[in-house]
Amino acid sequence: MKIAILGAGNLGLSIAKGLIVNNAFTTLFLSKRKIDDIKDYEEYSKVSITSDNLEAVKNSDILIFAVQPTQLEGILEEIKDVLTDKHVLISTVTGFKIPRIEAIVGEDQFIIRSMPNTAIAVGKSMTCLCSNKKGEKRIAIAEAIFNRLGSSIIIPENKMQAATVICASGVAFWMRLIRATTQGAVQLGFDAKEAQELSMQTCLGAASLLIESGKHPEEEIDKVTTPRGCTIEGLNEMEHNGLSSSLIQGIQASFKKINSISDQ
Ligand SMILES: NC(=O)C1=CN([C@@H]2O[C@H](COP(=O)(O)OP(=O)(O)OC[C@H]3O[C@@H](n4cnc5c(N)ncnc54)[C@H](O)[C@@H]3O)[C@@H](O)[C@H]2O)C=CC1
Ligand SMILES: O=C(O)[C@@H]1CCC=N1
Repeated sequence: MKIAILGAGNLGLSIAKGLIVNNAFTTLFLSKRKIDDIKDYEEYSKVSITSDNLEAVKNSDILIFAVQPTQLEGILEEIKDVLTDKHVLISTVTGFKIPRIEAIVGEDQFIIRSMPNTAIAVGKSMTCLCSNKKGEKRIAIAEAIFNRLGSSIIIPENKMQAATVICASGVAFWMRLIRATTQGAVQLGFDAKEAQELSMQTCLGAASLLIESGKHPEEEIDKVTTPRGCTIEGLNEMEHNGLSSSLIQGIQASFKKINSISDQ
């Protein structure tokens, strides 16, 4: 696959890393206005860096847009005249809906919206996908790309904002939980490095138990909570202090914010 990432910032470079590590492309163009800080990527075979979006588009089939919402319109205007029927457009841009993309490049393009997260850099992104009518014929290509770099599901476009909160912002939410449990472990006597290792691996183990068994979290909690034991003591104290409630309220606040700043 000949892939271009237009907007090699935080997410664009995370996608690039995932593609490079998984050897999941034929050629890869990375575009950015100032390319000095991505010069290192030229060391990888078949990776080109450029500040010329048109060069990236003309030499690629799959175009992944990873610019800020305010920058997408300009970039689509810039490249629309060189689009051909070989191109599949994949936007990762938050809140920029498909009809708005179609209004610029035309309905007759394969248009896909994706919501990956930065764990794509290590092949573990949960990515949500949707497409325009024409893009339905190419969504399998997007699934193939994102499934090599984690997992993907197809959702209706009206759930993309919610997907952004849970999957994209979700990485930050989980990081904070890992940081908090690390701080707790330091207080119990582990040094900082050990504490983080214990916290990260326990988090990974808990998620893996659910992924591999398909069980509900409470079923696994029942296996850990000895009657009158320390687990239920800790869990109940956390809940008295609003653990679940605070997470749900945070998700609601994030969703409210995304709806206030995007066009759907
Ligand atoms: N950072 C994240 O975890 C996630 C971000 N997103 C979405 O992905 C998009 C990118 O987010 P970030 O990577 O965090 O932003 P960022 O600001 O780190 O990256 C955007 C990049 O686009 C480049 N750029 C700006 N104008 C350009 C142009 N005309 N041509 C080529 N490159 C240009 C900038 O130099 C910058 O490197 C946003 O729309 C965001 O909402 C979606 C999911 C997760
Ligand atoms: O925080 C944000 O608004 C963007 C969207 C998802 C991740 N970063």
